[in-house]
Amino acid sequence: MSKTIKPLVAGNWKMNGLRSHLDVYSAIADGVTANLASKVDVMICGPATLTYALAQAGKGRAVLVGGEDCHTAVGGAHTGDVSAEMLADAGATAVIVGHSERRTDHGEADEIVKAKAEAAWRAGLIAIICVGETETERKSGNAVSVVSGQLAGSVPDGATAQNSVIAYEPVWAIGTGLTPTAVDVEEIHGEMRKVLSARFDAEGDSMRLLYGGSVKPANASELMNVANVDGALVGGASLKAADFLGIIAAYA
Ligand SMILES: O=C(CO)COP(=O)(O)O
Repeated sequence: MSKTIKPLVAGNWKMNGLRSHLDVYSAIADGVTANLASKVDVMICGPATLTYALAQAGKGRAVLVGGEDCHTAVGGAHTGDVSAEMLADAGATAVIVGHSERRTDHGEADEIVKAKAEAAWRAGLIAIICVGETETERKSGNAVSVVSGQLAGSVPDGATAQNSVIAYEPVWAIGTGLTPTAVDVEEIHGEMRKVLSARFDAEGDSMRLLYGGSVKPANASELMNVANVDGALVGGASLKAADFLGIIAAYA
């Protein structure tokens, strides 16, 4: 973690969460004291059906609300899709784009991820842009080149430390309980910093780089101490208030 960058711990609820899960959000928000919030930014990215309710529950509280995906267009004939403007209207301040589950389930390539990040900015949202290699790519020694290729293709020109967050999520670590070694995370995050600093100068120096993939309270401190890890993108553990608060505490 860098001392000059305020970390962000973001939860990604994926396709989980009914209105009854607003209690989980409230329990998280209750645990994020003003002191904690001064040291770490906290966010829950929930399914689009809950964005408005989460944002309402979040009024006057320190836990930000984000979406999990957006369409590239403002509106129109795109049945079932949600635009960045709709998320912003519902109270979101950020949106995840390019999650590996979108890249796999919906065939989203870098080009579309980039357009979604631009759509997020157009609506005034922070784009949380995800990258990460598959197990095969890691085993064949291509993790670094895959991630830098995704960064080049998915992060639009004009990215700043304010409008963008990058999340490194190795696909094989998501929901598996497996995590890369601290050395492997350091290698990828160091490369991401190098690429982003070369392309965006000071903005790249201070852009937040999150690690995601089986982050739990038990491994949060180790990951937090890796150079250029400025927070976490948390799936399963963000659905349990105690676990998520345990992770947040590691970054405070
Ligand atoms: O995909 C993730 C967050 O976006 C990570 O999920 P898990 O924390 O459940 O491994």
